[in-house]
Amino acid sequence: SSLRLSLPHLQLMEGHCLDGNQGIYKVQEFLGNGSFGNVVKCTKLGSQECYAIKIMNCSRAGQEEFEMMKLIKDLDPDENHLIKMFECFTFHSVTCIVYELLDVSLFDSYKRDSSTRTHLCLIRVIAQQLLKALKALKSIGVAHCDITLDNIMFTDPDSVNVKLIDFGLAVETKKLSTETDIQVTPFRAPEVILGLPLDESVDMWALGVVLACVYFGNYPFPSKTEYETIRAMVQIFGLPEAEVLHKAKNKAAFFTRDNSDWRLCTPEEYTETTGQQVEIKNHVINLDAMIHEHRDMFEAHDDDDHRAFIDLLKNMLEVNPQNRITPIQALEHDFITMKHLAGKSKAVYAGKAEESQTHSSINTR
Ligand SMILES: Nc1ncnc2c1ncn2[C@@H]1O[C@H](COP(=O)(O)OP(=O)(O)OP(=O)(O)O)[C@@H](O)[C@H]1O
Repeated sequence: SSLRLSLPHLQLMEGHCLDGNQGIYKVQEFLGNGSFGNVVKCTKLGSQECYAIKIMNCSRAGQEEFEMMKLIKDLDPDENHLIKMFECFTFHSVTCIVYELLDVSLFDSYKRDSSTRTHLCLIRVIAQQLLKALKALKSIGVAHCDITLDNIMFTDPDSVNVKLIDFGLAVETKKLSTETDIQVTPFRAPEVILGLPLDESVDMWALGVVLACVYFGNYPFPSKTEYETIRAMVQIFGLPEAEVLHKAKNKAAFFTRDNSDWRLCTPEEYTETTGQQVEIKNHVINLDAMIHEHRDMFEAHDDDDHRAFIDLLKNMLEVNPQNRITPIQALEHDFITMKHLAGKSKAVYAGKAEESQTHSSINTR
């Protein structure tokens, strides 16, 4: 797509050059934009190499993203499925961050055909890669805080290799407090909505929502209002434990007590407390029933594999963050290790699962 970027200090068009510290970058095309910046594809003069340069709207946000990238720079970006940064420079007072060029986001890849369900063998590969990313971030005490379908990108069109991008909202876990306003709906964890202490397990919740999306072809929780989200969570997983409700600073908006028993507020009660109107759409998924849709959709199907996936998903979407599965535990889960696919009767399916580690062809019937 053609490019014409107008920032206060910088007018940019295709063919213009950006002077970096490690080379001069020639602008080729516009790749995308977000709330913090515009991303352009560039080639480095004198080489064939292509890069994605994020041109920040605001230098403070640019510095914060750069500082965070420096914090994670010792983590191997390829092993850990994190975007690779090459350099950061200021050009005409605008902060530019040079990243590796990636292909499409999970969001754009699913937008093409929203009815698409993804085969479990592909979901496994994506899940394993992103769990490695979460494990690496947790090991250095960093929470991404903005895991969405947009912020996960495939590295190239021919293989299943994803990377986590956009560390603009990432924080050191120790700096997260109950009041920190993080994550976007519909990826926001219940502890953020309910006002509970926060840590990096917010990312595990968001990853659970991402995997649920690619499995169902839709968001698992409605999110027009936070009430709808909490209501769906209660319908799927039951009322949060008393211990969770006890600590939740924002519980009064969502829950009330009849005698000594907690219950979900009615939509009318929620509107009365918050002033927000609620529209109940009743779009609540039944995790266990999804197995039938997948069974009809793909030739290669294994019920045990589905049960393993749903079990992992329920552990990732555990409402109480203290009981939520950790990245290390999730990487040891049967769905990832494929322990449940051992044995002769599973050999054909297990073979397809192995194949999908390198090819993306299993998505088609
Ligand atoms: N490395 C990359 N390679 C190719 N395209 C990219 C790359 N990084 C980002 N993009 C594209 O640019 C878009 C915006 O990037 P990014 O999410 O980093 O910006 P942002 O301003 O922080 O966005 P947000 O509003 O989601 O916080 C992405 O959705 C993607 O389409």
